[in-house]
Amino acid sequence: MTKKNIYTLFFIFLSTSVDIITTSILFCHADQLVPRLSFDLKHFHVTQSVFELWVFGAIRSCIITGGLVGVIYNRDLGPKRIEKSSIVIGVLAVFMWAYSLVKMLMFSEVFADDLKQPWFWAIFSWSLLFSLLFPAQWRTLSGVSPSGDKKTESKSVNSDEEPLVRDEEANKQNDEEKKKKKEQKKSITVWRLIKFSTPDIPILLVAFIFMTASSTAEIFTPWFTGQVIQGIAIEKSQSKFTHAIIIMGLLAAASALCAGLRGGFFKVAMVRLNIRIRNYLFLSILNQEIGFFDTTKTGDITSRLTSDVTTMSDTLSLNVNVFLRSLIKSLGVIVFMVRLSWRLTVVTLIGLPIIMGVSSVYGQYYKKLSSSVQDSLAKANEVAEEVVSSMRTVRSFANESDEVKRYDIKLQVTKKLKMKEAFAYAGYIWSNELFALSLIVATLYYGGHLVVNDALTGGSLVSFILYQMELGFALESISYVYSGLMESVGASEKVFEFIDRKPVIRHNGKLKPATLKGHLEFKDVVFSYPSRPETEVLKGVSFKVEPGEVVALVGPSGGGKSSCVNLLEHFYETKSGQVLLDGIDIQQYDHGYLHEKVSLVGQEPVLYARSIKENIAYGLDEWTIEDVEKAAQLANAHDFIKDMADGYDTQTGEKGMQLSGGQKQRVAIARAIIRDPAVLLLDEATSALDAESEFLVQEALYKNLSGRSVVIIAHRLSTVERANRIIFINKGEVVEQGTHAELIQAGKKYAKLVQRQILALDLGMQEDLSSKPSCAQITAETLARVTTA
Ligand SMILES: Nc1ncnc2c1ncn2[C@@H]1O[C@H](COP(=O)(O)OP(=O)(O)OP(=O)(O)O)[C@@H](O)[C@H]1O
Repeated sequence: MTKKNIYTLFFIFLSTSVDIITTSILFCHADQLVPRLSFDLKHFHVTQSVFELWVFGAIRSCIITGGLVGVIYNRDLGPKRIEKSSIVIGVLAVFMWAYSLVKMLMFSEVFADDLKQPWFWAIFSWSLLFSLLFPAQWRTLSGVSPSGDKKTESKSVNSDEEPLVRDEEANKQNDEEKKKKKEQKKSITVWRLIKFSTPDIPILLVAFIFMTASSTAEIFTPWFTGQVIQGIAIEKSQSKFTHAIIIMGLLAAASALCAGLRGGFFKVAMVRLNIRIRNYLFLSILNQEIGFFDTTKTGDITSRLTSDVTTMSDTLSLNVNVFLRSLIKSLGVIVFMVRLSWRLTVVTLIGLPIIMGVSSVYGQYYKKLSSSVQDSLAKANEVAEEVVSSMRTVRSFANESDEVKRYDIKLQVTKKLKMKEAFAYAGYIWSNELFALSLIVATLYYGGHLVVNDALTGGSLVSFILYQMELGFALESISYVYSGLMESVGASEKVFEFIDRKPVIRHNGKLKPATLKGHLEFKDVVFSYPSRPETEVLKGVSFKVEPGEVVALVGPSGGGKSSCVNLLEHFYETKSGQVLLDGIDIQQYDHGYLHEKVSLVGQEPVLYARSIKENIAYGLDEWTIEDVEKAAQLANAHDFIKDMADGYDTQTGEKGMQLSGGQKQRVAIARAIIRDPAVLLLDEATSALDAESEFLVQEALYKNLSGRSVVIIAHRLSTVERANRIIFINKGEVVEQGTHAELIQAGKKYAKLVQRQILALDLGMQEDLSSKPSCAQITAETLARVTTA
């Protein structure tokens, strides 16, 4: 048995022993101090003996001891049985609680003169206290977990069913541990939410002051209502009820004013919390490595940024507000109730646990039922989805009626569960209303009795009943707060999951050399994407790019070309090997510096919904329109931009939708070269341009980017052949490299690729050769060169 279990069992044993010993001592004292009573059972009288309280103590101790023995001797099934019987224990505890209170009331009437006897109060208080602790002790027993040594004990028993039972038990134990961890996580989340609100403490304090003021003012209303009725109906005093009404009016005005201010200040605090958390979350998301975005759905990210943050702050604000308000009101109301009549307060305390117990049992049952309803609805939806998405098949087999039946069978299950839910609801309303009504009747009956015996005024009875109702509302609100808070905690957990996520790639390199030559090197790089760690996309790739060199990466689709570019951009980390820039590992460079010196134009460049000039200057702190125009000229974009009505102020639309593919690419090239990078990466950057435009862009780039390293990925021969060096990558490996002529001469993979492309282009152009003379010209030239080579 684990140490924790031993301590728990010992503690329960100790507490139940204290219960019976103290009850016995108090019982003896009470009997001595009230000598008219005898605990001789022969003379037992319900209003004249506290013998039952001793019996309650004995019952509690026997049950707990029985539970203890059960758990010790059967540590696998014992706690489970204890849990199952917790409702019975709860009912028993409520009965003991209610009986002790009723008895206390009876005694207070019969022995009105002996009310100051300490032992008399002590035995009632003790009985009430342990009636409350009794279910808690029982619950603790159910939490005793079967320890590891049980497994070794049961191994000696050679039964076929035994391993199954043990597996089941182990699973349940795991579930329980998970549940416990979840609970712990919840409390940590609540604590973190509070910590996040620390900067708003002054605002929250002001809100709290107004809340206390408005709730206090509200608490007085039933008191003055009673005074008004006392003045009108009982004392028939004009001045008394006018006075009471004036005070009530003033209190109502003060309460309304404070309530408005309370709501306003709370809202301000929550808006601040919402914005703070949103900013934290957005920052954390933007700091994540690119691999995170490969595996996380955009919808998931945006829903955390929008609905989860809103649920988190709004539900939190509403529930904290309701909880504190109801708590203050409940405490104030109880003080007034006790002051008005402690006896009637006791009557209320008899009824409340019963009503709360019924609500809690019903709540658990309803929750189970609702989740079954959800499951059954999900199954029905699965059928509907399957059928609707394969409508052609259903129609072609004329199977509509069977599918309708299949759907209906699933819906019938939902219907049955819903019916159960409806009956459960009816039962709940019935029992709740009945208990609430019984409480009012009991209060009226007993209150009437007190009024008749001049122990209470009529006005106070009215006030008391109003307070009782207020207490009911306040406690009901508090009971809803828990589920609301849990909703907020659930949303917060999702938000904190992203806030806490540490990016796998840290952009915390510090290096910012004054000059960067642009020497690139891949040193035996092995790489796989985080979403598919088992597939090696690059298998020991090594190559170099000297400053001023234009290197083209070519090869079949999926070979790993773009992956090389991704590594050069430090989007991912290598599995092994190094990517070096000027001989230094790329990780060591400062994030901002690296992306200023290494510019990328991707396969599908994304523009933002702003003007063309703002798109070109994206991410720059300082720029002039001359810089923008110069970059646009280099990218062969200036002419088409000038032709547009708004020129450089033309809006590009969402993701640049209002521009053609080729225009978008040229704007993206301008965006890359405005930074005057030392390394330019062009990944299919001109694929959407016609051959002539591409030629012009390249001409401009080659002329103006001399001295910089350029890595080009392209499938078009016309783009590749001008490169100083061509690296052929296939299946994650560098297969060959050299100049165009060298590789053609070698007659290997590259040469074959070129031949196939020329053949395909040639065939395709038979039809429209005349319409695209420049393209034809380029192809013809290339063909001639290849043939000569
Ligand atoms: N984000 C990603 N997550 C997982 N696998 C990826 C990812 N991007 C690419 N891959 C895989 O990596 C391999 C190499 O892809 P890469 O994009 O580098 O090829 P490529 O040579 O540039 O191809 P293409 O010429 O078609 O652009 C492919 O098998 C591809 O499926």
